[in-house]
Amino acid sequence: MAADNNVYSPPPPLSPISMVDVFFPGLTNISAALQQLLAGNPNSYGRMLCICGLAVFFGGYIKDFFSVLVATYFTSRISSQPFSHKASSFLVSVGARRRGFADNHSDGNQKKPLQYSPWNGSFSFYYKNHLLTFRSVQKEGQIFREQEISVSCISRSPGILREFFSECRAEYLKLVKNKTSVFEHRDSSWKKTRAIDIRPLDTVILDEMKKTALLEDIKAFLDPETRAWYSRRGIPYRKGYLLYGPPGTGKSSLSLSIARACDLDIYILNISSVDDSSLGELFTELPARCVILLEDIDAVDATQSRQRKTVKTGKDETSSSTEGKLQGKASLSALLNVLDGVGSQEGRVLIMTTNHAERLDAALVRPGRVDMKLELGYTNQDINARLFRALFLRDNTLPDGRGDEVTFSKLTKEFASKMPEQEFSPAEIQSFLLEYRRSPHMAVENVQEWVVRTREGKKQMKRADSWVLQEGGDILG
Ligand SMILES: Nc1ncnc2c1ncn2[C@@H]1O[C@H](COP(=O)(O)OP(=O)(O)OP(=O)(O)O)[C@@H](O)[C@H]1O
Repeated sequence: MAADNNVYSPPPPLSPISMVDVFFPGLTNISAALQQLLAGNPNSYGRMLCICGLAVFFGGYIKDFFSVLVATYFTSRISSQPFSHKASSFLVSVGARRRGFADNHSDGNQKKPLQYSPWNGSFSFYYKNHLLTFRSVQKEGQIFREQEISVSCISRSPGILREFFSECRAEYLKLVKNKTSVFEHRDSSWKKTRAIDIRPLDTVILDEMKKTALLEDIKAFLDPETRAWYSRRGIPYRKGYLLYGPPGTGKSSLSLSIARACDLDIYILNISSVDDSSLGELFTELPARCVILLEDIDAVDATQSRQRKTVKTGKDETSSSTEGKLQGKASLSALLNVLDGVGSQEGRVLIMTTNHAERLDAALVRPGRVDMKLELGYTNQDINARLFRALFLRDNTLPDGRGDEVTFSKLTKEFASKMPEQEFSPAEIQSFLLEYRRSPHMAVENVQEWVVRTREGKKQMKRADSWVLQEGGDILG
C-alpha cells in the first residue's frame, strides 16, 4: 500500500512562459493553483503555494490595518502633536535637549523634563483619506547617532506626499516664526543646535549710530536689487564686517540680534577649533543666505604667512615654540581662501569678532574682505543709564514699588554719574545690576563700593597674570 502511495508521477509538462509572467512573476502559478483549488482538486503543493502566495500578498496590508487599528484605538496618546503621537515606540530621554516633543502633562517641574522622539519603528496615519507610513531608523554615525526618517504612501502619484510635506513646512515655519536657527559645527559639518527667541536688537545697548549703520548696511546688501547690481558688475555678492573690542561689550549679542532682525539663520564658527580641511568643508556647506559668525578671529594660525615673509626677507622670524602651539589650527591662508574662493557662498554676511584687533593680519581685514569695522567699547554715561533703565523699568513700574517715573529718572541719573566712564563693559555692569535686580535703590547705594571692589579684583588678576607669565617664561626658557 505504502509503495502505491509513493508511486512516482512525472511532473506536468513545463508550460511556455507567458507574457503575464514577465510583468508579474509568479502570477500564472498562483492562478493555476487557485484553479485547482476551485476545481475541487486539492493538490497539496498547489494548495500550499496558493495559501503562501495569498499570505505574502495580503500580509502587509493586514499588518498595516491592524497596526493602525491598534495605534488609533488601543494606544494611549502621549502628546497633543497630531503627527508623532501615533508612534508606537519612542525614545525617551531626561533633561537632554533633543529634537522631539516634551511631556506637557508632567507636574510642571521643568528641571528634568521628559523628551520623546520616535525611535526605531514605524506607524501609519491617515492624511486627507490616504494612508501614510512614517518610519524612523536610528543609525550609528561616526560620532553621533543619526536618525533617518521617511514617509511613504501607497499610491503611484507622489502628490499627496508633496501636499503633506508642504503642510509640515508651513507648520514648522509657524513654529519657528520670530526664532533664529543657530548652527554650530561638529567636526566638518553644521548641526542645528537651537531655534531660539533671540533678543531684539533694541536690547543690545550701544551707540545707536553704530548699530543703525550696521543694520542698514546689511539690509541694503540683502536687497534683491543689490544682488542684481553686484552680478551686473561681476563683483562677488558677499559682505564682511569686523566687530572688535574688549570681552563682554556685546559683539556676539549684536551679531545674533542682527541675524534675527534680518530674518537670517546664523552659523557660528570658533576658528580656534577647526583645521584647514574642516574650515573648507564648513564654508562649502553654508547656504546661500545666512550670517556666518567667525568668533575670536585672532586665533587663526598666522604662522604660515609669517613663514612666507621669512622666505622673502631671509630672516628667521618664526619662533619654533609658537609653531608648535599653533599646529592643527586653521591657517590664515586657508581662511583667506575660503573667504574669497569659489566655495564661499554668494549672499552670505560674514561677521568676524575679536578682542585683539591689533593682532589681525592686514590681509584679513582689507577692504573686500571686511567692508565695515565697528568698535564696541566700554560704557559711557549714556550707555550706563540705558543699561540701568533696561534692567529695572518694566511697564513703567519699579520692581521694589518705591517711587514713580520721576524718582526712577533721578535714580538713573545718579547711577550713571556714579559709574565711571570707559572703564567697565556692559557685561560687567549688567552682572552688577542683576545682583540687585529687585531694588534699583540698592543698586545705586552700592555702585561705588562695587567699583572699588572690581578695580581691586582687576589689579589682582593682572598681578596674577604677570606672575603666571613670568613662571611660564621661566619654564619655557
Ligand atoms: N551692549 C550690550 N547691551 C546689552 N547687553 C550686553 C551688551 N554687551 C554685553 N552684554 C551682555 O553681556 C553678556 C556677554 O555679551 P557678549 O557675549 O555679546 O559679549 P562679547 O563682546 O561677544 O564677549 P566676548 O568677546 O567675551 O565673546 C551677554 O549676556 C549680554 O547680555
